[in-house]
Amino acid sequence: MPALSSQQRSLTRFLIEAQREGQINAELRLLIEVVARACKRISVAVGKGALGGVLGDAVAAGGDGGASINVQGEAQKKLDVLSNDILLEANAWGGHLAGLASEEMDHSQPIPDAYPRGNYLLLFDPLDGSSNIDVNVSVGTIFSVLRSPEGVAEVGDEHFLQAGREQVAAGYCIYGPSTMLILTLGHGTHAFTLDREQGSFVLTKRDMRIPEETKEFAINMSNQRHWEAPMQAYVRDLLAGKEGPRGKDFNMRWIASMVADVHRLLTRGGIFIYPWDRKDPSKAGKLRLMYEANPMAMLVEQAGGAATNGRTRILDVPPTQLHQRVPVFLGSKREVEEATRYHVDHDA
Ligand SMILES: O=P(O)(O)OC[C@H]1O[C@](O)(COP(=O)(O)O)[C@@H](O)[C@@H]1O
Ligand SMILES: [Mg+2]
Ligand SMILES: [Mg+2]
Repeated sequence: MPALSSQQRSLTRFLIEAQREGQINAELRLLIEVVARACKRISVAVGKGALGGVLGDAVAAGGDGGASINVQGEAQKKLDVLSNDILLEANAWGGHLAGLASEEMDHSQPIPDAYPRGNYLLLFDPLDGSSNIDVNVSVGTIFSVLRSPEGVAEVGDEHFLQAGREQVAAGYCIYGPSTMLILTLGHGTHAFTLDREQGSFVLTKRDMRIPEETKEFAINMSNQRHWEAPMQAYVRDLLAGKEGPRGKDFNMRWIASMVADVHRLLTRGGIFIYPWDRKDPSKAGKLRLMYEANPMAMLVEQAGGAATNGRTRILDVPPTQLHQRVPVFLGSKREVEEATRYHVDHDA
């Protein structure tokens, strides 16, 4: 197998150069390396599919054989649990974290006393799009990195409740036909592809740019009857096409894995929407602010796109709970502004 050519830049080299340029310190570099290594392990598990015995629902521990339910009230897949364990184990002992929080855990976890503690907090959705696992459609891991507040002996949930604009890094790994890591350190959004033979992520696109305009939208249309008025009006005008007020035909794509839908719009533009709906009015949306919306919003903004909750910038939404939900509108800048305008005008 040919070795990595000098033209190619591994993730390791990219991070060392980012450190030399003062974008990150050694601790943050280690953190990203560790997360990337954990994602490689998850990629192997996902890739084995039925041969690895990893498909299907996780069974509740010590129960009657029923499905294991997470804090979101959703049945956990075996791969949700396995991916969570891989990320926890990989990040426990490196000395780069003060604590971790995950979609699959009720509360955050401080790094145990037995290990050195670092200055960062890591939040993750260990496996996004898990309803797609059993049908062999792309899934992914989403992560967000925050600074741990100074002078805190042991971090708790409250220390994670920082607005998205405070993130120092964010990314996702998509397990598709190829495995890719999409990363921002606050200086652009960059894509790395896993070279499976070499076992290393290779930089394949520096500075991804989302086209400002689009003709493609992604939304779960089956919820239409539950949407609020401005959302109904916005999609009605998209569907009206050339003859409608927007004056152009739109195409629709919906994979139902946020990582895959966002990866498409980072690659060729588009708008991804998961709005608030009346199905369960107690929930502010389906997607979670801290480990889904915030990291995706940072990646999208760093690629020249925009991200709002229909009214305000996602990265400015004040968090009040670890598993807080939020409506999500993100992607091509002009289109997100247009969708947001429908809501703001309606409120006015
Ligand atoms: O099929 P639905 O209910 O519209 O939900 C799809 C959305 O739910 C999610 O699967 C939620 O993420 P998890 O799989 O991590 O819970 C998103 O990836 C996706 O956009
Ligand atoms: Mg998810
Ligand atoms: Mg998940």
